[in-house]
Amino acid sequence: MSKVEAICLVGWGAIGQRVAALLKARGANARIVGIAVRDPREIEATMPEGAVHVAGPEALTATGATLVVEAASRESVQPFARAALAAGMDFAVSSTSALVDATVLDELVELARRNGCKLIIPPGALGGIDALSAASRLGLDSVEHIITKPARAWFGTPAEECCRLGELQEAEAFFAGSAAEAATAFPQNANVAATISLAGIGMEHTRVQLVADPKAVENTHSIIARGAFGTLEIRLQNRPLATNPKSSEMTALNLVRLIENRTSALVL
Ligand SMILES: NC(=O)C1=CN([C@@H]2O[C@H](COP(=O)(O)OP(=O)(O)OC[C@H]3O[C@@H](n4cnc5c(N)ncnc54)[C@H](O)[C@@H]3O)[C@@H](O)[C@H]2O)C=CC1
Ligand SMILES: O=C([O-])CC(=O)C(=O)O
Repeated sequence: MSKVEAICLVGWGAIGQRVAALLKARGANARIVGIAVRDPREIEATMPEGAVHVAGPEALTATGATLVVEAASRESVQPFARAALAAGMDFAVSSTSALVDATVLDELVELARRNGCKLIIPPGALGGIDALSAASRLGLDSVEHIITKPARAWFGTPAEECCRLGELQEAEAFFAGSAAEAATAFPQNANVAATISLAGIGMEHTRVQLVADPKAVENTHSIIARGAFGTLEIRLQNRPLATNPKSSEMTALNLVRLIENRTSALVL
């Protein structure tokens, strides 16, 4: 008999709902047993059958989930990950900007180690994280990441103070700095910078450029890494999710892949 993975989602927004819909449509061996959001009214009408509202981190264990998948916010990561890992539940992080703070990362890794479970960093909106992580084992010289999103994806972020987003005619690079700076200032748009740093040469040495492009319809990630292994160049042109232009479809797809791999005999 096939194993069924019991999943608790933290967050029921663009990514959480897309993951649930894809798992259902694909008949995956996964059951959503809990959904954590602050206000239960947010999930009333769309709650998957058999799932319960999880009122806070302390309510995670009662769901019986074996995997907790965070797709909520930077603030949600530490409290929910602490509770899950302390209870021996694996925890997958989407809002990886929470891990820029090395003390948070160290604490969570130590909790996972002590309780025999795993802190999982999925590729999120990216691809090629496997190759970058493999390459880092031989040493990397440089990693550069350019994140280009439609101008509208930068509304509600500090990009509004760097350029006139509503009036742009051409693409504008409005930020250049370390991954730590990018992920700290743009937690809704640059989690990928933290993810790539964890796989590569760290938050301070990974160079990031952020670009607002009024003509773009996709979220583009261009990554160049150089090291003893050779050179890696990746370019992804991700469709944004219908309900949140800041987040890419690929993020949900990578979570579906992670969840399906948990029970599949063939892991890809
Ligand atoms: N790692 C990556 O490559 C990517 C990461 N992300 C991140 O994933 C997260 C989710 O993205 P979306 O689904 O697009 O966002 P969204 O705004 O559409 O949905 C967020 C959901 O989380 C809930 N939420 C927020 N804080 C919470 C808390 N403390 N406790 C319980 N529920 C909480 C909200 O009520 C909502 O249901 C965001 O932090 C986003 O920045 C998004 C895209 C790529
Ligand atoms: O979805 C994307 O393209 C990347 C993103 O929002 C993030 O890293 O937070």
